[in-house]
Amino acid sequence: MREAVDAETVSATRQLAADAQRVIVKAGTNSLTDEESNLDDEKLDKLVDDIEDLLSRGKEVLLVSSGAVGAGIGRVDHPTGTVEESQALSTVGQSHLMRRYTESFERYGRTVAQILITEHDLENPERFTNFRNTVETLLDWGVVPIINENDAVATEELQIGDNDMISSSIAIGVDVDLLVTLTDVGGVYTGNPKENPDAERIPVVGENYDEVEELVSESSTGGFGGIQTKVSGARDVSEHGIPAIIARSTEPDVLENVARAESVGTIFVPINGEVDD
Ligand SMILES: Nc1ncnc2c1ncn2[C@@H]1O[C@H](COP(=O)(O)OP(=O)(O)O)[C@@H](O)[C@H]1O
Ligand SMILES: N[C@@H](CCC(=O)OP(=O)(O)O)C(=O)O
Repeated sequence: MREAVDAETVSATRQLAADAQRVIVKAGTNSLTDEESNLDDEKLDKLVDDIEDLLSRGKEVLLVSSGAVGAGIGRVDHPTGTVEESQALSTVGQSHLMRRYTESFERYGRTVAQILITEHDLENPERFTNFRNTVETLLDWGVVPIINENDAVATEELQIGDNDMISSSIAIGVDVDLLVTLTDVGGVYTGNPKENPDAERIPVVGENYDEVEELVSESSTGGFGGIQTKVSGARDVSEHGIPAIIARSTEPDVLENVARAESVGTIFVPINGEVDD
């Protein structure tokens, strides 16, 4: 694989990520549920602890959280056979998920807000402006916006895994400084690390993007969208001059390590010379 970028650019990008004032953290289903697909309180509290680390540094955080369907499976004894069933499960799980986020952030005296959106809302300029105004007001108030797709009225995401794409569209539209996508593997690998023990982590994506894209396109999609939608979302963001990181949610102090400019997961270098040394 060709060299991603020179070492100086990598360390400048890590510093850019560390200095980010407004951050989107996207957490996938696997980072919030256990093996039986129930909401995992320990994982959720750990995610909130990590986000609190960023908030206590004075940063603004928007959380894009999946897990509504997963949390629903644990509440209703019903399978996810059809899209309609997944939609219904998501409506049960979403309120449970928000209850747990509310309790978990309360440990730090933080208030949270729920925003459910669809791809159509993001594509429609008037609706997107309304969305952005709401987010800006919440951030001004010090409230943590927690965003998920409104699965009851939109099914695209349940079929293709679009919380990855939704978080990248929001990152670009509300001028965030960093996108961190948390999942259950330590970044982007040369193959599916759950199936191939020889798969190696790709620490930096830059000039090597086409090769990385080709490698992940051969990987199985796993959950909703798998690694492909994360790589594609991170690429879109980096094309807007914003660094993006894909990392393992269970890594100890994962967001603190990002804020300390350490090497975490896979970092996507911003394109168009936006990195200043
Ligand atoms: N090349 C790869 N690098 C990293 N992960 C991969 C790769 N190929 C497939 N995967 C799979 O993608 C999964 C992450 O996608 P997904 O299941 O949708 O997670 P999430 O619930 O966090 O959105 C990992 O668990 C991993 O097994
Ligand atoms: N909106 C769905 C999540 C769909 C999705 O994008 O899931 P994931 O790939 O685990 O981030 C839910 O909350 O269950």
